[in-house]
Amino acid sequence: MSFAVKICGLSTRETLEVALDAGADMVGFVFFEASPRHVGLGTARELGRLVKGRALKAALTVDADDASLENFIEALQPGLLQLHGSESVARVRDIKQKFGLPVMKVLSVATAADLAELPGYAAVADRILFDARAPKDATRPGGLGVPFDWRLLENIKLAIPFMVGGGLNAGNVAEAVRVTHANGVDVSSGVESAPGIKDPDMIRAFIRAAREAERAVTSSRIASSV
Ligand SMILES: O=C(O)c1ccccc1N[C@@H]1O[C@H](COP(=O)(O)O)[C@@H](O)[C@H]1O
Repeated sequence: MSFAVKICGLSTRETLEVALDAGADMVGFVFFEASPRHVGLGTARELGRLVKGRALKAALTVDADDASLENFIEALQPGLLQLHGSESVARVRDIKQKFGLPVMKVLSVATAADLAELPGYAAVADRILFDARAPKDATRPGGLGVPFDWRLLENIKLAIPFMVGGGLNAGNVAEAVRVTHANGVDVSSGVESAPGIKDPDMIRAFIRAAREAERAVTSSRIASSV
């Protein structure tokens, strides 16, 4: 499984170009009005066109209904739907069938008990993203810049790829990959100077650090197999 670096919450042409030039594999666009990274349909359409096959476009949605999903998909033309709400296993299956797009289900993690639902989701989703569980009074279920205890994923074995997110930045991404053996990493706050304001240098530094982490994990796998 190849390793994917995802920069999420992009909302300007400039920072999208920086992420693409720096080699992001996935770029995420947030369709959630309470988020400082929310993009309207017009912006999503404009930014989506700029990607031109240089990365996979992810539409981040939170418990969206079918009509909203239809609008987001029509505007962005995503290659992946990121379901970041409390969508049930049945709803994930239903969305996949209705819209015919690969789906990444987000599992919010605070304790080992949060992994109980993993087998059900792994059976229907194409990819899993483990993110930190947001506090009960949070205004959004993610994008809060807070990590979880990555050791909870130490022994995870999945037949589908999984990413880790939540509070990642250029300084801690290597450790997150080393501990979890994730097939990818996802960042939003960790490449921002303020909520919703992406920083070009932080985006470049994050992608560089994630690539180094990928190389380190690959070399250690090769070393332990000989
Ligand atoms: O970014 C948001 O505002 C957001 C809103 C609603 C759901 C998820 C959101 N972001 C996602 O959360 C994770 C972790 O973000 P961070 O790096 O801790 O800021 C990431 O996958 C974002 O895509």
